[in-house]
Amino acid sequence: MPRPLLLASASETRLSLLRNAGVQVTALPARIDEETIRSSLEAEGAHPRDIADALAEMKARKLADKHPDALVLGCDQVLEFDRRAFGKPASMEDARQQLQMLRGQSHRLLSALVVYDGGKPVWRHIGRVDLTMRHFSDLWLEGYLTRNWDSLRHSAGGYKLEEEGIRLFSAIEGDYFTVLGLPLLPLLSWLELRGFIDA
Ligand SMILES: Nc1nc2c(ncn2[C@@H]2O[C@H](COP(=O)(O)OP(=O)(O)OP(=O)(O)O)[C@@H](O)[C@H]2O)c(=O)[nH]1
Repeated sequence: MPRPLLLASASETRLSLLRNAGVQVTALPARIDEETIRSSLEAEGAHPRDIADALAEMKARKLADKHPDALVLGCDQVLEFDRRAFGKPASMEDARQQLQMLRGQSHRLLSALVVYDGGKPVWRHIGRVDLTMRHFSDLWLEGYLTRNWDSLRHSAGGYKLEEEGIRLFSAIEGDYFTVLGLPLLPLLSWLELRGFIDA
C-alpha cells in the first residue's frame, strides 16, 4: 500500500528529486551537528563510507524517534579523497583550498541512504561515484567561485554538476543522481518492491 515518505533532510535538491519522481514526500530536517560528528568519527579512524552511513542513520533515527509509525529517509553525502572525508565548504576560502587540492586528481562521492520504518532501520544503501577534475587555472577558479559561491556552498564537493560545476571535470564514472546526493534508482526500486510506491 502506498505510504508517504518523511525526508529527514534540509536538502532542496533531494526533496525536488523525490517529488519530480512522483514520490509523496514531506521534508522535516533532522538538525544534527554533522561537522563535529564527522570529525570525531574520522579521528577514530572510521572510513568515509562508514561516516556517511552513520550520519544518514543519525538523521533518520532522530526523525523516526519523533514519528515512530512513519517511513523515514535519512541521507548524507561525503567526499572521499586520500582516505579523508570532506563535507560542505565552510567558506569560499575553504572551497578554494579544497578545489585546488582536488584539481587534476580523482575523488569519490559517497551518498548514503538509511530508511527507518516503525522506528527501526529497514534498508540502507551507499552510492559511489568517481570523479576526475581537470587542471583548471587559478584564474578560472577565482571566477568560478565568485560566480557560484551562493550555490556551491550547499554542496559537499563545492560544486553543482547541473550548473557550472560540470566545468571542473574531465571524467565522471557513476550515477548522476548519486552525485546530486540521492541514489534515486535503488531507492525507487526498494520502495516499489515493498509496495510503498506504485510499481
Ligand atoms: N543540486 C546539487 N546538489 C548537490 C550536488 N552535489 C551535492 N549536492 C548537495 O550537497 C548536499 C550534501 O550535504 P549533506 O550534508 O549530505 O546534506 P545537506 O544539504 O546538509 O542536508 P541534510 O540532509 O539535512 O544534511 C546535499 O544537499 C546534496 O543534495 C550537485 O551536484 N547538485
